[in-house]
Amino acid sequence: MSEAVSAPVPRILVIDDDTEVRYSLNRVLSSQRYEVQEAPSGEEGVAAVKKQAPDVVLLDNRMTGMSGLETLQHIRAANPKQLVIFMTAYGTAQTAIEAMKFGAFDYVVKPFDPPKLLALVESALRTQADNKSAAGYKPVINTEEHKEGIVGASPAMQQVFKIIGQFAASDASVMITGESGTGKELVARSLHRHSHRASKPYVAVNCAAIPENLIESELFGHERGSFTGATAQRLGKFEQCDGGTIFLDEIGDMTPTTQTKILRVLQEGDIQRVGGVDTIKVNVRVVAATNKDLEALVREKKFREDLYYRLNVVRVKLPPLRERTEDVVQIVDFFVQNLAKAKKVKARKVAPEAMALLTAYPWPGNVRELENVVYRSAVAATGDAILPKDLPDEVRDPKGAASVVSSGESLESLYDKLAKALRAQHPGEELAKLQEAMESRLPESEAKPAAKKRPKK
Ligand SMILES: Nc1ncnc2c1ncn2[C@@H]1O[C@H](COP(=O)(O)OP(=O)(O)OP(=O)(O)O)[C@@H](O)[C@H]1O
Repeated sequence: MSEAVSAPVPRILVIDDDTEVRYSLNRVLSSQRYEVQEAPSGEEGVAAVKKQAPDVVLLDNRMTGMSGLETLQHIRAANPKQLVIFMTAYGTAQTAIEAMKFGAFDYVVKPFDPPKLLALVESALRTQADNKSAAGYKPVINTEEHKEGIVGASPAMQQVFKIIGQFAASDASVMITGESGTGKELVARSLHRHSHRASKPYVAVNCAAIPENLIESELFGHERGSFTGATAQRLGKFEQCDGGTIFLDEIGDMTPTTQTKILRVLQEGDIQRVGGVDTIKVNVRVVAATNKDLEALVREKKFREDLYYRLNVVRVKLPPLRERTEDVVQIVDFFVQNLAKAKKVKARKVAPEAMALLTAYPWPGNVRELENVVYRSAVAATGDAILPKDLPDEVRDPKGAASVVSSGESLESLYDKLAKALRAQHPGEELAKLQEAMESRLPESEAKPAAKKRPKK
């Protein structure tokens, strides 16, 4: 059998009981490179879909006999991948929501603007082509082999797996470093799961999330009456996870007093409850994590050097995702398969163009951001594949907003640059005028809070 050499002419089926609408749509569409078929009722439309398998269907909502929404359901039942553009003269939210819920590709409100309608048909055809290119998608991950939940083929991640394997069995303290969302907590859990402590508790504490006056009591517990509100004795996290592993996240945010107490647990293996006099023996392995430059904090005397060395016995470095882009394909596949398995989404494939965009994006929020984007895109996907159109704007247009943060530049440093540039360009201008000009470029809803609140130091 010989293959067709020229691209086939796309076939559009128009289902509408109004002869005039069919006629005008036929004219608009035929003026392009489309072959147009017509059906004057929902029933005939469904039969035409089954028989002729058109590329795109334009379907009217209000028809005598079978309604547009009913027809849509029959069409999607006959061919779940059929692309249908829903047409309605009554653009109520209800109809739009129902049409999208029943799997319409999009909807247009009559009377049509021909260029807009043609753009929509083109976008449906592009989607169809993207769906076809996704047909050859082969999963790269066997989720059964990744029960651990940590995925990555990059040399950096292989090194991480090696360290977990080497040191999980020991009681050595571990320091995990990496930007937010790189998987530090995942590594901590894995260390615990592979240790002899696995049957004992694993307790995670986010030191930055607990107010300064409560952190000590949270970690070491307190005696009744030791401070206002301490109405009963309370065991702290260290006592709660005796025999197990404690994960101290954001360790760089700890107060000096807490640092001293942690050092004591590590050196002596005992704690004292707040307001207590007894020393209590605890057997806890400490795994700490930070996204701060702890060495710099030590130099600035904000973090105890002795504690730093105690914690830093084993070091696990998780590089930002933008420095291990070869992991993106595996991680995306892992998330997509898990979502599909949990029956949370229909999508189980990723079109090559979408994967290319996902790989090119710098992921300032690292794997956590990637996970959220995959979930959101898989939910947005109308077929069985995530297509470029399902991705958020910043991923589709990496030259847009995302590139500003791709260098990992902080908001504070961006403000600095902006302020300097504004001053240099407008030396005599009043400050209030410069502020006003800046605020007017922010969306309405953000302008006011931004004017009041300055970035945190
Ligand atoms: N290599 C990976 N493979 C699969 N999932 C990952 C990987 N790394 C991170 N994740 C997922 O990304 C999310 C963020 O990971 P995690 O909470 O461990 O990051 P973190 O570095 O501790 O973040 P933070 O510093 O903000 O606390 C989690 O849902 C985690 O399951």
